[in-house]
Amino acid sequence: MKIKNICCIGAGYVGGPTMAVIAQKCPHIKVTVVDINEARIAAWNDKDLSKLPVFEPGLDDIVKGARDRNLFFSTDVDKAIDEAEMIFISVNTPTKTYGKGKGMAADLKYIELCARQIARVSKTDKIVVEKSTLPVRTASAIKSILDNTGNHVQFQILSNPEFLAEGTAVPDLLNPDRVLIGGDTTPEGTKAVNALVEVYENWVPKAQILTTNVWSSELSKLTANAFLAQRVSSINAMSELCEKTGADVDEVAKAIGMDSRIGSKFLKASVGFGGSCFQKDILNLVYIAKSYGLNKVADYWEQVIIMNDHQKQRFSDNIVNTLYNTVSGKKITFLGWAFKKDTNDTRESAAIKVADNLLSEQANISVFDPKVVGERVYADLDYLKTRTTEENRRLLNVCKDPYQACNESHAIAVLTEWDEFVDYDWENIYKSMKKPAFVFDGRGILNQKTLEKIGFVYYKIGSGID
Ligand SMILES: NC(=O)C1=CN([C@@H]2O[C@H](COP(=O)(O)OP(=O)(O)OC[C@H]3O[C@@H](n4cnc5c(N)ncnc54)[C@H](O)[C@@H]3O)[C@@H](O)[C@H]2O)C=CC1
Ligand SMILES: O=C(O)[C@H]1O[C@H](OP(=O)(O)OP(=O)(O)OC[C@H]2O[C@@H](n3ccc(=O)[nH]c3=O)[C@H](O)[C@@H]2O)[C@H](O)[C@@H](O)[C@@H]1O
Repeated sequence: MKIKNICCIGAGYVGGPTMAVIAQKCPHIKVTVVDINEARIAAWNDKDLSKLPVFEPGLDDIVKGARDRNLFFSTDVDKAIDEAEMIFISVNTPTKTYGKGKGMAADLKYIELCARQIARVSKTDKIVVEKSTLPVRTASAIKSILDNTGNHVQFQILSNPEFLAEGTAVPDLLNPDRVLIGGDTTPEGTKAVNALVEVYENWVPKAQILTTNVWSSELSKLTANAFLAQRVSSINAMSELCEKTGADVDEVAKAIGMDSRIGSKFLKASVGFGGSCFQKDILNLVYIAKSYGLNKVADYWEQVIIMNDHQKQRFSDNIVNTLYNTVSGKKITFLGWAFKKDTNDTRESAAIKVADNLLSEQANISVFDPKVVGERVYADLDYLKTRTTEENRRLLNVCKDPYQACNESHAIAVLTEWDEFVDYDWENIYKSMKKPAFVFDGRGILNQKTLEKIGFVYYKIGSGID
């Protein structure tokens, strides 16, 4: 079966880039990305490509080439579902904030709404693809909704989790380590799997397209994120020990990473991992394990989150302790607010928690991030409800210029590893600051020797004071 028409529900960080790449690589397929968020769709359609709602290096060129050729962004969800043979569900699956499983389980209300809408609208057979990250066995719930509320057309459910990382979405999509497709082992299921394999084969070598049963595919996504986050928490745990012993975490990471059984990636100690998925997906995994009565399994994975929370807390505690046990009324500059470089996404960014802790100590914070807008910073803080929106605006100031952000400040905290921070004129920054001038490098990106030579008191995560 050759697919000619694809619809993707959800034009977010996954739906937008993923479909843009499919459209670029498959000019014979019409790809329509739909969303209920009108502003988001308008931004995807904006002539000014700097206004795309998702910042990803290289994405603007891909959108430019495919948009209005075979890539369309629309709010007409029903029409796109009706016309498509294959429908990707790429809506958000956040942690539940209410009811059973609050704070742990994935909230599947958006998934269920999509399934009901697909069932209501579909007049021809459809292949429904889970692109969102979902708890293992969600496909059976989707199937039940589709079969029980649909118009007696046939639905095949596939699991095709996305492994792209933000900031590198375009290269990750163009050259994926693997594409994973889970489907039923029935003849109809195999046909549907093959249809999706054919789409990817337009640019991904067949050896990298892995097919499994649905449950293995769903669970592999949660497992991959758990393993990745665990590596960050493991190296962050070592970073604290390094600080006590005079070892340097970068040296330790290099030494262990050269062991080919361990590998060198994902061993960069940091102020803590952020992003919309690691915490949410591990909490979901913990909840699933608990729901099967596997309490020891649940405790094991929960420790990854506990370590991450600790890492953020101890970073802000260290700032307070070093600044003579008080930051009240002191200006502290944050370089970076995004959860990693090369993205405008701030979801679960470590910067939010560190700022919240310091604001509770009555610090004045100035934030500079090359891609994050001021409203986003305030929205992140307001969401915590620790203090009023007026207080957040009084205590925290978002600057458009990094040098202005650093002017007269007592300390600089590096929260995101943006490349440009390394090349700043640190001599001038030093001159403009209160003395002693402190730098707390939560990403270990600055040159310690250079900064110390200029006169800074420099602290790096995981660097021991011997
Ligand atoms: N952000 C990332 O890097 C990755 C995310 N994922 C997973 O992909 C899924 C989507 O994540 P993001 O793209 O980051 O989320 P997002 O929040 O950026 O985008 C989701 C979009 O779905 C839309 N939506 C929700 N319900 C809808 C409905 N009923 N009809 C039409 N549109 C609807 C929302 O308006 C929103 O624009 C999640 O399950 C996430 O875990 C997987 C891999 C990477
Ligand atoms: O399911 C998802 O959403 C995605 O989650 C992560 O991607 P992402 O969160 O976009 O970014 P990562 O590069 O994994 O970084 C996550 C966090 O860990 C931190 N990190 C990462 C690596 C490292 O060595 N040290 C470290 O502190 C980053 O700074 C960031 O805050 C996974 O890497 C993707 O494969 C997955 O598809």
